[in-house]
Amino acid sequence: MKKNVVLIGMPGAGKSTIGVILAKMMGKDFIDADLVIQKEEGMLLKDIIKRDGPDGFLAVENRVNAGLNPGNAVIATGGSVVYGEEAMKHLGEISVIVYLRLSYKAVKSRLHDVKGRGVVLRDGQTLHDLYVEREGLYEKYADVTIEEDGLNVEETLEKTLQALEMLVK
Ligand SMILES: Nc1ncnc2c1ncn2[C@@H]1O[C@H](COP(=O)(O)OP(=O)(O)O)[C@@H](O)[C@H]1O
Ligand SMILES: O=C(O)C1=C[C@@H](OP(=O)(O)O)[C@@H](O)[C@H](O)C1
Ligand SMILES: [Mg+2]
Repeated sequence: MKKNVVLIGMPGAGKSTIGVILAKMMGKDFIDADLVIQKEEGMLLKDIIKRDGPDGFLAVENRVNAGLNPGNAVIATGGSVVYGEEAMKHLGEISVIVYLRLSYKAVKSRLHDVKGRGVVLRDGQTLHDLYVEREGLYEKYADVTIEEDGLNVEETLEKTLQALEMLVK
């Protein structure tokens, strides 16, 4: 049985918030892939996006995530990791992938400053366009989907723990 858990989903879905508590509750290490990227590149995500453009950032994110090799961890990815084929293939091999799913309405109400947060949005692309574009990718890679609408952090954690009980060591 696999030991790692990877969280995917839209920005604001709670991958980082849920991930660290989940790791604590499951006795695992916690890795926030965004922080690994920032450390390796020596700058903030939004500055990498400014420097390299959306495609350049996605290439960095793909490379960093494809190189993660924890033994027993919860990994919170960035929302755009699903564009990285090598990263997703690798993460799928070493972990159970959990999609924290929120409706578009809920995502929008959680994200007040999309640009400041460093979300990979192309010129002219709206948050709704992004949601529609990514929905199918999150579904494609998910081993487990957690419907999060209407749940608070504790309820989401409980639901995720239950779903993982039979799937993760
Ligand atoms: N059920 C929930 N699960 C996770 N986060 C929630 C929930 N309800 C509200 N939040 C809030 O949503 C935000 C999620 O942000 P964050 O963890 O940074 O998401 P991500 O890493 O997926 O971009 C936090 O401010 C968190 O307090
Ligand atoms: O969805 C996105 O385009 C992004 C989400 C961010 O992570 P969170 O999903 O943790 O907010 C971060 O990886 C980067 O700024 C791009
Ligand atoms: Mg995060």
